[in-house]
Amino acid sequence: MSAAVAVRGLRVEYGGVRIVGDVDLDVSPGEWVTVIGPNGAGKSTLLRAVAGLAPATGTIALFGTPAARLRRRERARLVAMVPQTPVVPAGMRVFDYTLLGRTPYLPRFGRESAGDTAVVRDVLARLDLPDYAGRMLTTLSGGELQRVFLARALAQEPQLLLLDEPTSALDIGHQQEVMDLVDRLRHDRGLAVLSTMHDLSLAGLYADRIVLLAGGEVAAAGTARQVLAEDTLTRYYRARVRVLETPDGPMVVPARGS
Ligand SMILES: Nc1ncnc2c1ncn2[C@@H]1O[C@H](COP(=O)(O)OP(=O)(O)OP(=O)(O)O)[C@@H](O)[C@H]1O
Repeated sequence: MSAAVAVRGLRVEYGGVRIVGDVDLDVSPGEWVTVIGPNGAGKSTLLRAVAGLAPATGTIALFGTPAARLRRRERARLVAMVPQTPVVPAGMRVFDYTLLGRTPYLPRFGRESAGDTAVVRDVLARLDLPDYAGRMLTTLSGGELQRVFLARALAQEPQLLLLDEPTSALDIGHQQEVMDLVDRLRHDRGLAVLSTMHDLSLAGLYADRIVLLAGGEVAAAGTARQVLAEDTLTRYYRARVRVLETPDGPMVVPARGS
């Protein structure tokens, strides 16, 4: 089976400055890979490059096809991305915004079908948002808005989901709800997930593999137990941390200085 995404020698430069350099990365269908790393490491840039939103050299293959050969519409049926800070269109309601996720499926110059609206209602229900369908985006709280951004991406019914800090605005209950939902989709439908996260414990709870990016390069990769080690985190984050071993895996907590 082809990888959902296979990245080889990926490089992104802005103004002659290398932001991401020579990264190789594979995510299989049904697999969840989370990219961690300090601020400015290049995590968002890497995801944006996979989504076709950042100028990259090297190769990116999506489900066995070079991404450059896919038309926009084909690519949008395969890959959906939730950016860290999406644009909030003014004057738009939650339902219509989520319906934008169905755009790659609509006939040219055609309208959405009953099937499209059913997908939107289902996604809003799964994300605890059914009562928000008629609300203007601009009236939502940060956490509600973050779930609506995910709703739009899920309405796209992608086979590869790119999530840039998907839980940063969520309370712990909604964090678990969102993570559990994505987890179920990858188990039930073989959805491949590539995410970035600053919450290292949460990253370790859900990811099959963790990739630590530093200075645009892969500094470490492996299971949560392999990557979330005190010496590795101290070195790359310049942070004092303790890694506590629990039945659910390693939990990373900050430690006070002496
Ligand atoms: N369009 C751009 N033009 C110039 N520099 C950019 C551009 N986009 C990103 N950068 C720079 O590239 C570096 C990596 O940015 P990126 O957003 O990928 O980091 P990140 O690892 O996601 O960081 P954070 O954890 O803070 O979100 C940063 O130094 C950023 O300032």
